Amino acid sequence: MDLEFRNLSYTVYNKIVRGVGKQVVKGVSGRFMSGQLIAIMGPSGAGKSSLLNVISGYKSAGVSGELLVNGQPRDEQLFKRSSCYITQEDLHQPLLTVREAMDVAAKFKLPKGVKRPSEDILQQLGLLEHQHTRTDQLSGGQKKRLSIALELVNNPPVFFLDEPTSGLDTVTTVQCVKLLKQLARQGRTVVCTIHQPAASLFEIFDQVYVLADGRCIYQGDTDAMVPYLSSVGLSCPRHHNPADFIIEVTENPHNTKMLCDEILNGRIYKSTKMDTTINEPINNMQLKICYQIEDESGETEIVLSNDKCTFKVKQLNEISNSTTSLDQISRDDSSLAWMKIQESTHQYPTTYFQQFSILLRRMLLQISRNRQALWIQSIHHVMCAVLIGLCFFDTANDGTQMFNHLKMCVGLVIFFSYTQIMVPVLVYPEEVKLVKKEHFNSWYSLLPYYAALTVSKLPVQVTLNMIFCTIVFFMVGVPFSAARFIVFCIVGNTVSLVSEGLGMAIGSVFSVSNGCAIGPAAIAPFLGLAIYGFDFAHRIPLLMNIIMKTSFIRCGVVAMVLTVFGFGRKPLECTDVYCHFAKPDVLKQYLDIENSSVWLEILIMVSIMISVRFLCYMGLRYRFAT
Ligand SMILES: Nc1ncnc2c1ncn2[C@@H]1O[C@H](COP(=O)(O)OP(=O)(O)OP(=O)(O)O)[C@@H](O)[C@H]1O
Repeated sequence: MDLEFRNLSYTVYNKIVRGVGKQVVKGVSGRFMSGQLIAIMGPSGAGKSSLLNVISGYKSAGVSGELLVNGQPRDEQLFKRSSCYITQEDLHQPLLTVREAMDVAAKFKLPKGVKRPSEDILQQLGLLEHQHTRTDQLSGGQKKRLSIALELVNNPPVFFLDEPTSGLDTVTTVQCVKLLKQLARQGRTVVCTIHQPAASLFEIFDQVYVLADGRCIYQGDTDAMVPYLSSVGLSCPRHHNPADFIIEVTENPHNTKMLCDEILNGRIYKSTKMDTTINEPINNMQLKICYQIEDESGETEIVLSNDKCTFKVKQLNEISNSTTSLDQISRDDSSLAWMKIQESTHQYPTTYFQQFSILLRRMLLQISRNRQALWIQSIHHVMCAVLIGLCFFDTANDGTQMFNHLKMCVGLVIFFSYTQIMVPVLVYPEEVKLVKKEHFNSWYSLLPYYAALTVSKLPVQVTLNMIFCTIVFFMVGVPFSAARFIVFCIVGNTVSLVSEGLGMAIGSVFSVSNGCAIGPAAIAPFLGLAIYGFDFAHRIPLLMNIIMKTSFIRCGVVAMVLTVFGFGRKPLECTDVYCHFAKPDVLKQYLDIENSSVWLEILIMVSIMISVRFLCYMGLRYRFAT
């Protein structure tokens, strides 16, 4: 697939100061041909990653200009399925082996019945001997190869890689780039950003696209760069790394402007030799040859432009009849192989239900393997339950201790809230990055992911909450009745699920560092309202009263009090002369909740849980769509 972009701009907007935008890619044009390994280079902050994100479709908000595939305006959905984006960070599902990760990728990406190529790909990328190693135990280079292997499963014709060599040593870097070249030679279009490669590495690339300050200052064959720079008066010293040289010349803004003007901000392509790929581009991109010059060394420079000349290029099928080269054969085969897969599929190769089931199995497997987390959670729940139990040990029937029972109910709800809100706030931002990668690369839709995420957490969460509730219930000595015990557990679990949803919503929107602060910050108002509300409910304005009554913490506390002191609870024993609150109804009246229903409070909490989870899902959708 040949990619082209015209007058492409990308503006990022400041989320804090509204309306303030910064143009990071400034009206650039260019084209990336199939069968080529292309490097996007430039000084730090030039806009390389931004350009890659925009061309790949990874970012779409704030983008203007034309994006074409094989000369036609591209269908974003189709293009997304025919390309893959490999992020700089090698994000892999933890606690799976290489082979398991490959098999999961194959299940998502290939329709049922298609032979899974996992073993062949692992063999090809030198990972077969590590197939039983866990992904988090792989070396940097192996992780990068695994990232590529996972996307190779459905053989997409376009690969985008953001800084694939970052963090790798020199030898591994060369191996990685050679591997990318091999993929390109099989007919794919491989585009990657790279930060000042060594001279030996630079030579491996077929084409370079150099950016400075968001503008294109060179586009063309790698070999053509030095002669071209000489022709405009910027001679690269002998034995100097050309990649370093072009970045050094951008230090002078005059050079940047001159080079950008010369190359028409990417509308011109510089080439050294005349071959079929350049002379007769195998697409209908309407690239035109402006002029050809033969220099002293006998090399021919061909300058192509999109808007200066009128040369009409041939279509792929026309040329493939007349000219046949090894490159073209492999290119055709690759495209055909991909087309076969795509033709048999709709938006995703698997149904939503299949995606849900694959995701659920993967998540359950990961949860079951995460023994450390399971132990920590279990010990945490048991310890907290025993502590609360000890604080209020066997006092549930003491009429003089009524306010302590109330504190216990508040304490239980706070325990469930804080325990469940903090984990997703801290863990989810990392998970979101991985999900974004997989979702962007068309592995699965967000809906089945979200459904599987919700369901997969339930068994462990509910079991631990039940253990917690049982310990507290019996240590405190709440009179046992089946109904009271069951509703006690239901209230605990509901508060826990609302809090988890809130934590996920916060964690999916904010980064980890913000999340640390935002978690407690988000819950504090609820706590404030809950505690404030009991004493002054009748004095506060109506709106405040409504907000307070829909605080899930307050709902949880009210539901807990109604459960503990409801369900036909008899008056408490009084060891003092007079116990004002010995009758549970007196406490309920005092708290202004004598007319409340435990089921209504649970219903409000369930509604809050559904709303929060829906908001989280919509937030993720919005975030991934832009
Ligand atoms: N979301 C954003 N908000 C504000 N500025 C941004 C945003 N994204 C990118 N930028 C700015 O755009 C410019 C280009 O960023 P980009 O990451 O594309 O550069 P780069 O060439 O890839 O840099 P490096 O090689 O250092 O990774 C930088 O000045 C960066 O600060």
